[in-house]
Amino acid sequence: MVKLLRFLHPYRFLIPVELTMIFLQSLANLYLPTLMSDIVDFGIVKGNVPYIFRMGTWMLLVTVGGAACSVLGSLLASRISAGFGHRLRAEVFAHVTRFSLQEFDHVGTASLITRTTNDVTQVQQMVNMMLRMMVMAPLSCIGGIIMAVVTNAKLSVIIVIVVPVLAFTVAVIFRRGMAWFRQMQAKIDQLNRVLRENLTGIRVIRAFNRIEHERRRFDAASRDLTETAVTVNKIMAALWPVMMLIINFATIAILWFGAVRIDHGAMQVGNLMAFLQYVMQIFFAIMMVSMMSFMIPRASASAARIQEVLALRPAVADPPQAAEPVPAVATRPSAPDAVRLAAPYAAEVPARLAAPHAAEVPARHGVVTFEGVTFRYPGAEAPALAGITFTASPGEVTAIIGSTGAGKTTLVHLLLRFYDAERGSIRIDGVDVRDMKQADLRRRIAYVPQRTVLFSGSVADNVRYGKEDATDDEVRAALAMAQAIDFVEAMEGGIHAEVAQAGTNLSGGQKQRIAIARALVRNADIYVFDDSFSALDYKTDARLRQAIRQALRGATVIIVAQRVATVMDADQIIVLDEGRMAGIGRHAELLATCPVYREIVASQLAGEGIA
Ligand SMILES: Nc1ncnc2c1ncn2[C@@H]1O[C@H](COP(=O)(O)OP(=O)(O)OP(=O)(O)O)[C@@H](O)[C@H]1O
Repeated sequence: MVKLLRFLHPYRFLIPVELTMIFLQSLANLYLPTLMSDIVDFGIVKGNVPYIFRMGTWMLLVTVGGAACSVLGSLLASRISAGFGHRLRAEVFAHVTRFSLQEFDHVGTASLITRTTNDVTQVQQMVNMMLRMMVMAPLSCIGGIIMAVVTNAKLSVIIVIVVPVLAFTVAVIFRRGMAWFRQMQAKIDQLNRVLRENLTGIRVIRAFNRIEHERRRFDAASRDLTETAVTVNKIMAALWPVMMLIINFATIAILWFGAVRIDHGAMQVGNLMAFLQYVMQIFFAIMMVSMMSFMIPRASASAARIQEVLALRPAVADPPQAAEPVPAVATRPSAPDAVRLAAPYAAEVPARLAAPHAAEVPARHGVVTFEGVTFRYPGAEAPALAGITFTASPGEVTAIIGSTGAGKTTLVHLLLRFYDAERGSIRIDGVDVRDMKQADLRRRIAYVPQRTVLFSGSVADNVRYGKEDATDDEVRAALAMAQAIDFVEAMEGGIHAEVAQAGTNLSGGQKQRIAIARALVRNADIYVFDDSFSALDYKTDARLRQAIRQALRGATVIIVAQRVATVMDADQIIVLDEGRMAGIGRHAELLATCPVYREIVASQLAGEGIA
């Protein structure tokens, strides 16, 4: 919790103003009982009406002043705590964006959402409470004790007995609450996880008639959270009656002994009234502390969860001395083929799309070398990839094929440095990817992920995600290349048609083609398509590959696929089997030499005369 207070730094000048307001308000509260006591003892008892008016007016002024300070203090506390929450949320979010996939796997997306929202709110509320109470509670308590002793020292013995009892009760409940609050945040995580799966998987849930099952799962998570919340509230609920009982006993004792003292002439009525008010202020301060103790366990559990995220260092980090970034490829000459392919949008076809000619490409740009690469997911026993060695050259299409779970996506993720290899090295143009800045590395790669992700906005916005300053014609050219222009132009608004959140108004194949256009619009050295043609029909798949072959001539193209038809014409095919390379070569070679490849071919293309 304390570590997070650094986010209050911008308010270092406002906080003293706020604390001063609360200080003045507390002073007013302490002064009022004395004024009242004087009015009773010197005004009412002695029948001194002018004194009552004079002191009454003064009392009114002190009250109004105290109220004004209270309002201003509360407003400032709200402003400071809201600003604190905003800064903390922004920092957590910014930190999370630097995470490698390893940290995402470790914390979990649902938990990261809870930590950025609910947990931050808990801490923010605690800060607000602290700003208002950290001056008021001790001042009311200590000031109240001093004033009570000054008013009547002997009667103050009651305070000496009652305050430790109250403080002990609060401490006991505080200790018990902490563990339960920690559990409560974990259960909110669980509920969020179930909710998220339900909302994102609604189609599958409906198709498999699992609504009832999911409802039960949600109910179970919700009930679990409710039970914990009830236990927490039971503990906290016990606090109030116990405290009220102690306070009421103390009040009776004060009135009893006070009356006796008045009877003996050792105390005045006004004094007793003031004394009672001071004692109430002391108790009120303790109650405020106990209210904070209600919030502290929860807020510190939340703070610990936030701190855990902030303390996580990304497993993938930029080197202190990064290799010089390779200049962009925009200077490459163009070839007429690609322009023709992108027609009639050729006017502003980007240099990359305008197909550099392999022979004119400056010294082997974009050579990808894997050398003895082994990788294991954290906690996994077997490596997902072992001893992977190959070179993907510019001007060539390198295909990666293998059954599900063979490690194809993992290989691509290592090239993009979403994870770091355990052994071996991955180099681009001879430079280890770990020696490059991540931004420089990724600038050189255009990537189409296996699971299409589109953002809300227009089709053009989504394509421009690949190249911010792409003109409309460049966007159209990329869409044409991705075999997407026909359906995009048919949409209302053409390239400016809106894509709904997560692309729900598009078919799987349409989304995939927009994602391909997003990569094609980029001026990159290396193009990676991770199973990106799976949702396309064979004809579109073939047309698209032909377009890519011509347009990306000179670039290094890596195509991950499950279909043999997609990889058959590649310059080299890498066959993966349970994380190992089972073969490498052209289609015909592999048919002759690689049993795993033959098996894949046989299972897919039997009887179609592929050999
Ligand atoms: N984030 C992860 N954490 C732990 N293990 C993982 C993770 N991602 C993948 N794996 C495991 O690593 C292995 C390789 O997975 P990968 O996704 O690379 O396979 P793939 O060949 O791309 O499969 P597919 O064709 O089905 O997409 C699998 O056994 C998988 O269970």
